[in-house]
Amino acid sequence: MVFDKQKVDYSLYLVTDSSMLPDGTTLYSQVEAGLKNGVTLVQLREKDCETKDFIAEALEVQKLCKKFNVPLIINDRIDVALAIDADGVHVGQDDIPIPMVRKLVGPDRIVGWSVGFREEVETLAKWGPDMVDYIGVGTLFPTLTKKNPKKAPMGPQGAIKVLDALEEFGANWCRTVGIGGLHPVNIGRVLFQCVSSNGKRALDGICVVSDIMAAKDAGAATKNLRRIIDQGNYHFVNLQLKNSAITQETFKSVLGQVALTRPLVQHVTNKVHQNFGANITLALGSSPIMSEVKDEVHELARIPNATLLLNTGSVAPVDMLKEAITCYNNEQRPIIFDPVGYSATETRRLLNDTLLSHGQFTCIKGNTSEILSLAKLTVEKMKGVDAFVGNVDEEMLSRATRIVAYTYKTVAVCSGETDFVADGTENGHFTLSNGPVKTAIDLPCVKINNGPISIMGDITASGCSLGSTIACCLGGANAESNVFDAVVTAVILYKTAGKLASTRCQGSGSFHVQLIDALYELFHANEPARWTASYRML
Ligand SMILES: Cc1nc(C(=O)O)sc1CCOP(=O)(O)O
Ligand SMILES: C=C1C=NC(C(F)(F)F)=NC1=N
Ligand SMILES: [Mg+2]
Repeated sequence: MVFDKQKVDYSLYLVTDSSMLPDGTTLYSQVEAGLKNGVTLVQLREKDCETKDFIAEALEVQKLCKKFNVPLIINDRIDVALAIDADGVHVGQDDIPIPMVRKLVGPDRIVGWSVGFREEVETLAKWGPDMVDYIGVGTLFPTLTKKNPKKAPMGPQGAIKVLDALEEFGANWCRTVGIGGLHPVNIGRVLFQCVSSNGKRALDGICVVSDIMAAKDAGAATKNLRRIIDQGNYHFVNLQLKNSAITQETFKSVLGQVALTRPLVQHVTNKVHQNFGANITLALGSSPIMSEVKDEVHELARIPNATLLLNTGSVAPVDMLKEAITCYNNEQRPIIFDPVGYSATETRRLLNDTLLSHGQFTCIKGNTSEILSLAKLTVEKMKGVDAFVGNVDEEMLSRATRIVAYTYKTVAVCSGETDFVADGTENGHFTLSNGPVKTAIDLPCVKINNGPISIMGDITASGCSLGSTIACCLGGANAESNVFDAVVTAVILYKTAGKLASTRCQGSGSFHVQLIDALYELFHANEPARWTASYRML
């Protein structure tokens, strides 16, 4: 009797590997430890093993699985699967074609397929619901376990593309597990970020090999993975993620916190912004450090109230940028990402996409063209969808800001004459399978305006320095105030200061100085009742 495939729990899927067993453990001891601590599906995967031995192993593993009522899947070897009456098989793109697999194993057995690309999803959707039951979506992150890797690591954004393809081609029956380099350090972010654009589908589970098979204590490793999956919350900052009503009290407390904590704001930024950003940070009662030294970033991230501003106009090497993201994520300290010129050149797009896949950002701030390209919205595409309904610009920009916030589960800021701030953090909440029903358009979004400040466009680093202002406000925030409030406060403060400075300056040179003075004055006065920028929840 084969396991009822409608009842399979894909949440924690163990794929075996006998080539990485620590001393004192066996394939069976690792599998049993996994089964005892929350593994819900097992795949026996032996790349080079005599068939006779494979059968013997499979029968042993099958006994263990039956004890825990967990289905057993055999990788690649259909003959072995049939010989022992396994619950299913898993094949890769270069293995026996799926229609033949289905013909051999019959309608009731579970059939899994390795998938990494939209075209492969299109194929399985065409075959219909009687063919592929689930797909392994990968390779998510670099891994040494798969010997001849054919696919470059796709990151969470690659997995989202596959989830979107399942929705696009209507393969609603098909379940999904993420695979490739998955460990406690990244499965929270994977489950948090990997949701289809329409909000209808998340991953159904996480698949691991080495995290359990190479663990000295496979039981503890499994328990840890189980705990992260079951808690359904990914906290990438030690601040509150759920937003409250935004009032002047909010602004007062955010600035009060900055004054109290004098946050360290590490700038990794472009040369033009360095000096100005440091002065903006000092004007806002915070402590700037302009360091691009890879070896010290782990120490800086540990300093209380440390916050990272990553502005990819910088020339810091990509491994330093990645290290900075990793360190601040590990310390659960905020990172503000300013993808300067996002996709203006192929080089920039590649760098920015690499960083966006590498870690979790608290805030992504860009100008209108950066946000539109991050949201993959072009005016043509928008015209088709929303042409001439209301103010195309506002509609387009608020939608783009919400899409970026949703895609990267971050607070997104689109800065221009009117600023938009959208909260995609979903309180850090994720669920398997059905995913959060919210889609981008449902996200909270604030519109901020203070009339035209044309001179803002005539100075360098005006956008970059909004990044510094956001970093200061996030740096001071604590578990009472929250991420969205702190970012909105920063944007309103900055727009107010910009307006004030524009009325006092004689030209772009004095505007720079007046902007620093205005921020200094507004910060130390901390009287939001006198701020001139208007804001409203859309
Ligand atoms: C078996 C396998 N398939 C992959 C794919 O991308 O299809 S990656 C992989 C190995 C995953 O091992 P680990 O959890 O140790 O990184
Ligand atoms: C290559 C593979 C890719 N994915 C999966 C699974 F996660 F199980 F779907 N198993 C494999 N053996
Ligand atoms: Mg910019």
